[in-house]
Amino acid sequence: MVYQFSYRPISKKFTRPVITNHGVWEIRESVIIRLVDITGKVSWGEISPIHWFGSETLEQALNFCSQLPGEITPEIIFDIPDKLPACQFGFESALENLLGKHESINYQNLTYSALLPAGETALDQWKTLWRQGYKTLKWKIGIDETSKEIKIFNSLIQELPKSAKLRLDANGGLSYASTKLWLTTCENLKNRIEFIEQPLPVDKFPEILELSNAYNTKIALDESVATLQQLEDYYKKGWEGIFVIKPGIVGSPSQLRKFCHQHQIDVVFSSVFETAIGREAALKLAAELSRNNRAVGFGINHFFA
Ligand SMILES: O=C(O)CCC(=O)C1=CC=C[C@@H](O)[C@@H]1C(=O)O
Ligand SMILES: [Mg+2]
Repeated sequence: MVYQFSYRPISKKFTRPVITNHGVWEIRESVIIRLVDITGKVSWGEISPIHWFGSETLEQALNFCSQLPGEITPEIIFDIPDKLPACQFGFESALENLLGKHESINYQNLTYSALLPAGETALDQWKTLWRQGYKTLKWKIGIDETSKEIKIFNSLIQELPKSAKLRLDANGGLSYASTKLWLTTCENLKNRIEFIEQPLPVDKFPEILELSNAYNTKIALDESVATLQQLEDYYKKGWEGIFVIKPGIVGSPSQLRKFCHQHQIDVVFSSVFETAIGREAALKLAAELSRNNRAVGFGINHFFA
């Protein structure tokens, strides 16, 4: 089989910049690819790298696309190297759509988590999201001083309905001491705090493992397991906590399905702030592979108010 291939870079400004320990992210740049089969059927895919998470850069993705011929085959798609995980996702999703594979997967019953703005603004925003029906909210920490963030957190916990679940995502921005402080702060809040995401940097796994065994609040790895190779590596290292999977940058969907069907791991699916094209492909994977019914981190649309 041969498919007509074309692509174009897009960039979209976030309604509100995404502020994390990695910095301030204002514009989402991606590559939209198009495949057309011999019957004229058209299918779209999205390549949305996050290089500071360990995927390829946008430039590497564009270079890969630019060296492809105008007609490509499934062999070319399945030969995309592991160092281009966002390309693997974009091309394989487009091919699956074209072949009508996994079309029947119903992702209408997923529950969603919404991202609160970082800092004090969270105190103003949570009510709007609660009214929109979100019962799980994620708040970025590790940006300001821990004492300041815990002060805001205590107000947030006071105000939030008891049935709300809160996720705290540090993007690797905490120290060992501040991670312990956060875990101690959350200790008696039972399951109101669903997990603390990537508290320490990727190179601090022994400390993360030690802390995950010392406190009740669960820890989720995100940046540590951004690609399929890292996912497999941490599974082999014995990680029994939560794995955050960002389908848009983890790599090949077929390889991800194989891994998740082989191993009973506790997963949370997470957005890479993709457009509707990548989002649909990612949500289908989330619906197919989510086992613990954890809310998927694809809540609010970050491009429109
Ligand atoms: O997972 C979610 O709830 C929403 C997506 C999200 O938080 C992120 C997407 C992409 C990069 C990061 O800024 C951030 C994360 O660290 O999980
Ligand atoms: Mg994260």
